[in-house]
Amino acid sequence: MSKTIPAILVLADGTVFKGISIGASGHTVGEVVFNTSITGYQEILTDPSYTEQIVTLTYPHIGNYGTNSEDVESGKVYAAGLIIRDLPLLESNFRSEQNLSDYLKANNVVAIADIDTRKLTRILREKGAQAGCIMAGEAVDEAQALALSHSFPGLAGMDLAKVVSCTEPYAFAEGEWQLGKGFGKTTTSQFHVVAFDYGVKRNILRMLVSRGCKVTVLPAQATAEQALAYKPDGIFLSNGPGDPEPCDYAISAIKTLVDTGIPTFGICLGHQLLALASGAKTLKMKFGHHGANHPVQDVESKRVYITSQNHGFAADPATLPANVKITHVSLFDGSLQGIARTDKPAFSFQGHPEASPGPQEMSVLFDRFIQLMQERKSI
Ligand SMILES: NC(=O)CC[C@H](N)C(=O)O
Repeated sequence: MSKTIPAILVLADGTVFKGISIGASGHTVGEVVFNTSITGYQEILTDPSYTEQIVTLTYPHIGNYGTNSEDVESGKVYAAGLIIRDLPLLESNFRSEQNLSDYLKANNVVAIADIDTRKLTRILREKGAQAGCIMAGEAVDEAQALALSHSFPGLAGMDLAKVVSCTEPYAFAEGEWQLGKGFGKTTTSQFHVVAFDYGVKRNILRMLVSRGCKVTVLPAQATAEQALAYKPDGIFLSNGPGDPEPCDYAISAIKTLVDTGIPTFGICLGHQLLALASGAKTLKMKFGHHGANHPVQDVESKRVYITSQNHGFAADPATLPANVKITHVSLFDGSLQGIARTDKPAFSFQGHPEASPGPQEMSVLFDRFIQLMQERKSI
């Protein structure tokens, strides 16, 4: 067996965890959050919404099924680092192309294993998400790692959507992945959807394509006029990293677009931006929601859905104007999970109906978006 390389995780509150390096050598700093998903580590690492965040996975065995080139949600790893309990000695899956440790090294991700992730998660739950530093290599230095974690400014006020967004418009034409078939091909498109890329996950775009949408992706800072030039049937507002509040460019474009009456659907950051554009406010949560097993209730039907979640900010229900109704709430903490405008065909969801990873039962929201476009077309 090859020699183990030491690594430490030092939280801003001074807690030190000693473990081993399973990724690149060096150090990384970010907001430490915990995710309770059992599978989907590759989708999590490549989700742009995790920019500037170090993810700890509460499930103890991570890496069991290796990594491959298909299960990615973007073109690279965005998470600032990875913390796990135990990396299995051997990965095993017919789709695996590379083990997790080699994948992390190849993608220059600093990562630590063999630490007590239950203790870490209890600290994050009690004190809230906080900054941390992983240092990996022969010369780990606790004092330096603590100073580095103190240098992290925090996510509040950070406008990251425009940093991770694409720079040029592009067409996305790949459908959902199916076992034995791979990614679906575009057949005929009934609707043209313009999707704002604030850090979009690919499976969202795939689910739109699979439902008969021609998808044009626009940079986060594209204006309403640029979007309208495509004569879209629908506007999609993507997920993305950072604080929604400073994204004034997006908020003003969304205001104009929603007013046109074109059906609009937002997910996660896109949901928070729709809330802001409608006059509500957002807040930073204590430790957020990150996982694939969160119960959310549809307030009208009372039906409970098990959902995928990844957010640290939320729209504040106390600030919703009269033309915004609450459609979904979290059954973990009562926080706001979905809204709909009562005066326009615009709605949004705080969790991840595209799953990836996670349960797929919230995919009904994509069908609702299609239905809104269908209704407007047939007027
Ligand atoms: N997944 C997302 O879109 C996250 C939205 C936002 N960055 C938050 O943390 O709440």
